Amino acid sequence: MSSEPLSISVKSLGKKYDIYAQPADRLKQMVLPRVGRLVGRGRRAYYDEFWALRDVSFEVRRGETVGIIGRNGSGKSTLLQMVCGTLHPTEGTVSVHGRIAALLELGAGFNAEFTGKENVYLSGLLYGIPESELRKRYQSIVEFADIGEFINQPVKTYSSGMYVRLAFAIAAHVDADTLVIDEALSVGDIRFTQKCMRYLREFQRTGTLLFVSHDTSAVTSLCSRAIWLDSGRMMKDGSARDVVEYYLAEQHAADRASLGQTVTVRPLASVAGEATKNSTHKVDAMPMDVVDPRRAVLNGEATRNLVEVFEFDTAKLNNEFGAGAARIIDVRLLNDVGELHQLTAGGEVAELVIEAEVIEPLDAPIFGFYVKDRLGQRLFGDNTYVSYRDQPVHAQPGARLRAHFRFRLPVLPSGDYSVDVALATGAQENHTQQHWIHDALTFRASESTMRHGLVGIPMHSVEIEKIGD
Ligand SMILES: Nc1ncnc2c1ncn2[C@@H]1O[C@H](COP(=O)(O)OP(=O)(O)OP(=O)(O)O)[C@@H](O)[C@H]1O
Repeated sequence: MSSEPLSISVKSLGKKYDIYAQPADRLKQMVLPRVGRLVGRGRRAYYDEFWALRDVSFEVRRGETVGIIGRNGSGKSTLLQMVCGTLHPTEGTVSVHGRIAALLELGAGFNAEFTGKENVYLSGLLYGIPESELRKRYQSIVEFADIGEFINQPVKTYSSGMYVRLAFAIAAHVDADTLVIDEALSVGDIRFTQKCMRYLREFQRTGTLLFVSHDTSAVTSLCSRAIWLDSGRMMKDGSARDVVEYYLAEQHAADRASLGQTVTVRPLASVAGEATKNSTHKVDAMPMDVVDPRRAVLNGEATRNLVEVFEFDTAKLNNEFGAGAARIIDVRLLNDVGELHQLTAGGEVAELVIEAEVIEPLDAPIFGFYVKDRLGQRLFGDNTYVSYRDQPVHAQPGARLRAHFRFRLPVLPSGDYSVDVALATGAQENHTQQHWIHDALTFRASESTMRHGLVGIPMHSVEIEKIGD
């Protein structure tokens, strides 16, 4: 058990709703029992009781990130609302230590008639930040939200994306001890989501995070612990990986059961463990360049993966840093004949080109990149260090340097991706970043045949061997 102080304590929490079959029953319920009491008759209820959440207890310690998972209607939002104090429990207690900031469903928290600016001040004051302090932070909030002139428009004119931008920007500036986030990250575009993920990963070092998502990979990537709710009950509380695996195994079994098939629920981890134990298969050394023999089929009309590549655009860059001895001025993804990749299927050869201009004399530059998923999880990346360690490049101001990385693209599951690029100097273990650009390029993969895992790798061969019969 962690020795950190408690952030959230939930004890035997429950929320009951009275469900009326028709509006008239609500009126009857209000009036008739009183009449009944007056004439000395027993009570009759005109509603059904429905427990959206019942008997839920857990504790969260400072610095923990806890994911809440469960299918639609399982009680996740009800739980979060009670933790945030916007919904009153029917039974049980919630205690929260320190300041809590929440990004719950769209529309909550803002006054629709007020401008973005007015809402910044209103929300800030509600969070207990003095007006003088809000004035100091206002510019930084506006820069984080990055919604341009809309900051001076009433929020009722906002798109859902703008709404989340402003709500997140405020939550990130109120010195919260605990942040509660309900699916908000699914709304923004990739660059904004990446900005939020960078903020959240930093926040996690000291703050407590409660995070609701249907995206189980987001939960395993971000959370150390998860709680699974089903029909308002707590099914499991444990390590995020274990809980997500049980949840997915159960969902899979439920889906199969609805098709009339019986399945034993077993988390994937135990199955994978057994497979490794029993495996005696020897993998031969692979040739360097693997072309998936199924490529023609995978790239056929109906099954083709579509990956749209968005161009490097300096106007869209939202986060860069570095000592400044060189500046990255262009980033391109080319296909195997050197043309700009606008649409890829994955599995083909690509070339990432990073071009920089030298501003001060440069010794031993190292170019590098990372490809990240929507959650900022690094899928793969590389740099030029090892190739140039023994023959470092030197360049004078005014020169241009261009790095080329040729590789076979993996097949990407549907979703948004981005590429960080960087130019550093020094050695791998001790270097200075001269220019780092977050999300220099973005991709969108759609209609992917890849359903599981972070990336699909081109298969050298795929076979079923039949032994005896
Ligand atoms: N005001 C209400 N009156 C009656 N029932 C309600 C009310 N609010 C929520 N419920 C019910 O409570 C249950 C839990 O709802 P909740 O919104 O907490 O689920 P959820 O897990 O957040 O779902 P989702 O993933 O779809 O957002 C649902 O069956 C919902 O219909």
